[in-house]
Amino acid sequence: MSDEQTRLGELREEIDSLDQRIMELISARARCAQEVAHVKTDAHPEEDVFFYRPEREAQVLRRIKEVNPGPLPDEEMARLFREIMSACLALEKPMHIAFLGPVGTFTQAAALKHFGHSVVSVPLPAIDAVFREVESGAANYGVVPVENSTEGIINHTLDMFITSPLKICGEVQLRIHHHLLVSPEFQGQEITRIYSHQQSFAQCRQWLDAHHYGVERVTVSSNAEAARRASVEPGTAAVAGDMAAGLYGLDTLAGNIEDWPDNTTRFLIIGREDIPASGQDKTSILVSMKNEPGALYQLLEPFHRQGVDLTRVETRPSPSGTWAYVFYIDFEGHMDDEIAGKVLAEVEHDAVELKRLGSYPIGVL
Ligand SMILES: C=C(O[C@@H]1C=C(C(=O)O)C=C[C@H]1O)C(=O)O
Repeated sequence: MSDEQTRLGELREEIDSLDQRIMELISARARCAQEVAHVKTDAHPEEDVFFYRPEREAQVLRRIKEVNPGPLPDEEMARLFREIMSACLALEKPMHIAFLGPVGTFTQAAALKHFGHSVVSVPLPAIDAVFREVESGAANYGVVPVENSTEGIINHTLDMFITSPLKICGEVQLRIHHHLLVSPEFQGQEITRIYSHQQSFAQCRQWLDAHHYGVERVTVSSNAEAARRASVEPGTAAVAGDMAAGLYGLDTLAGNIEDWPDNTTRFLIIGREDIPASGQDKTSILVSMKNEPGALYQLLEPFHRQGVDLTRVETRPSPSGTWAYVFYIDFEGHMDDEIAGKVLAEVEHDAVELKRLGSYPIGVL
């Protein structure tokens, strides 16, 4: 045997024995999580106890990133632990997560990034259908897109909160990479039509103008639908992401064609309960003010005075006409924090209406 082969043999033996230990440790961890579930059930025998604790999971993932010794990057290590927690939790009962479908969309990728792969993910055809599924209790949580760094806010999601009783329980950001995809069957044929979702076309406009100027662009309901059509129609291509490409077996003609390299979409996790503080949280509120000069100033002044960081302020026209403006505000901190509590009390005093949409851990992954 050569020196190389001897050394490789030794290393593989070491890997096998490490894998054995990792497996034993993961199993011990899973038993611990099961025990947590039993403790909770024993303490509240009359209730339908819910085991998922988003604030605790955020703390676990943050800690993993802090103490990770390398060489794996922090993100990668956290992703592995995300899956371990997901599998441990599913031992009790896999959660049902509704998302804006169909299967293969970026929203599904966001749902799996946030909850891990051991959940049942349920595709629904529209944002309001995702809200209804969670409101009715058919799904534990829902995942909907709320803003894209290139294209801005998704108004339909924000407007749902005006009437929905649901809470925001979390957020997740996803780097969005688009590719020009074709079926391997039709590779080499001239492309006469490109399918995509309107948002994705907007995020790749300059690239498409530069490389496929004049080719017909047909807007469809999702990237996954675009990929499906490109998989069956000769002479067509789709602009979509990895999940849709994998789902329909498409080849990448050109990768990462988004105009802005840091193209990111933020998604919200919607649910029915309030989330306790995790230590690094964000709060979302919806406020309506009287239509009078200085209303926005009056609304924002307490945040400034108390030194609370605003992360987003959006203005929407009132749907009912009775509210002159509706402001969506995100700020850092949990609504149970003393300072946030003070600010909210002041805002409530001046506002026509204040709706607390939720406090939730700042996205970790
Ligand atoms: C184990 C618990 O329950 C669940 C499982 C967790 C885990 O595997 O680390 C973390 C939070 C909960 O979603 C807990 O409450 O600590």
